[in-house]
Amino acid sequence: MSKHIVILAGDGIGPEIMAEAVKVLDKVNQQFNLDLTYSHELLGGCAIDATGVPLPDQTLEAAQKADAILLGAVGGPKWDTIERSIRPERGLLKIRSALNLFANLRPAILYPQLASASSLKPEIVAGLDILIVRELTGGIYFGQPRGIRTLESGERQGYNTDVYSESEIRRIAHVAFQLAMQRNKKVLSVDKANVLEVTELWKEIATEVGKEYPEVQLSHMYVDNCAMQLVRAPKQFDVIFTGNLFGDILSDEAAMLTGSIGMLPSASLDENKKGMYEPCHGSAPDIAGKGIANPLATILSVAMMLRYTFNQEAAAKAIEDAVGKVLDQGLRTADIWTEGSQKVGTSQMGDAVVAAI
Ligand SMILES: NC(=O)c1ccc[n+]([C@@H]2O[C@H](COP(=O)([O-])OP(=O)(O)OC[C@H]3O[C@@H](n4cnc5c(N)ncnc54)[C@H](O)[C@@H]3O)[C@@H](O)[C@H]2O)c1
Ligand SMILES: CC(C)[C@H](C(=O)O)[C@@H](O)C(=O)O
Ligand SMILES: [Mg+2]
Repeated sequence: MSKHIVILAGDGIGPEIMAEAVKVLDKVNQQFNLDLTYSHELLGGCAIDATGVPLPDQTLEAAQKADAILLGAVGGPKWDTIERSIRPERGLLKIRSALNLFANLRPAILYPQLASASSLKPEIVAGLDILIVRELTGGIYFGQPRGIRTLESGERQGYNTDVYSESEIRRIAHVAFQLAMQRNKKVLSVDKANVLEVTELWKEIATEVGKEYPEVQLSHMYVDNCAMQLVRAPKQFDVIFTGNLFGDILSDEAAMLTGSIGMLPSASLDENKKGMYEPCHGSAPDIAGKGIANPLATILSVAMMLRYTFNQEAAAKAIEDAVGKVLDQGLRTADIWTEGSQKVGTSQMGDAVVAAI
């Protein structure tokens, strides 16, 4: 039976990188007889321009019916000053929440060919393979109350609420431990339990759930130390398990270890492994329209989709191997370019991956 993917190209470089991901999807669909169908819908700034809201009902309904969703990126300066509740980013948060995509997997893997593109010394990052498991539908991103209010003094005050219930922590903790069981059996739970009660509870539940996985070595670290350790000795980590805000920040930091944020894919999964797949980066307004964005994070997100939602390991692996091959050929977009390699644009990179599958 055919499976359906809803494609949300989004804004900025979104349509450019998505065009390459779709080329790759077309190729594996044919080569591995996957019987995948796809349709395009609007999310983010492009949806605001067309309908007035960042997540139109039509998009949400299509996403709810789909087997998986592939997203480019949303947002940009054009929509940064409109009413907050209808900004592009709110559309993204709303679709994550509406589809219950609480488990965000962000693997930071250094392709050996890119060791010299990392901002760290090659010996610090060579062989790096860590997985950030970020809670995606709770925490300070969604806590109420939130807003900007005017105090009696006339001064304005911004406020947000960081909140996690035990059940929210527990279900994402199980995801982290289960994934660790398939990897090097180490989980690092990241908190700020020395200051924030919400993360004190996080640590407590992580410890409790950890007892159900005696083979997994659990350790804890404060987020400030973790940020520092990530650039000092990142290979000490296997699975990094953390909340929504810390996970957002640490995953961008981890991205740079792999050479560029243009290399980092992600999966956002619900309880049944239905998922939305997207690069970790944003719409990169500074390079949009120039044909120079790196499409590999989106292409690697397609591989994650085939692995996690469609159980098509061979097709997923074929894409990842093809990315390795184009890097072996010395092809580099500007963000990962180093002396001696061949600089290519977005579509040349996509074509090369397709040819290598
Ligand atoms: N998931 C998403 O849709 C998502 C994620 C992050 C940011 N955003 C939005 O994107 C907009 C820009 O945010 P930002 O500038 O903070 O982050 P960004 O990730 O868009 O860009 C940060 C830097 O990385 C570079 N970069 C990002 N992706 C790249 C790629 N594929 N190839 C080469 N270089 C790349 C950009 O050129 C820029 O210099 C904002 O509106 C933000 O809200 C969206
Ligand atoms: C655009 C924004 C809402 C989003 C987030 O903070 O989750 C982005 O930074 C990401 O990492 O996917
Ligand atoms: Mg982010």
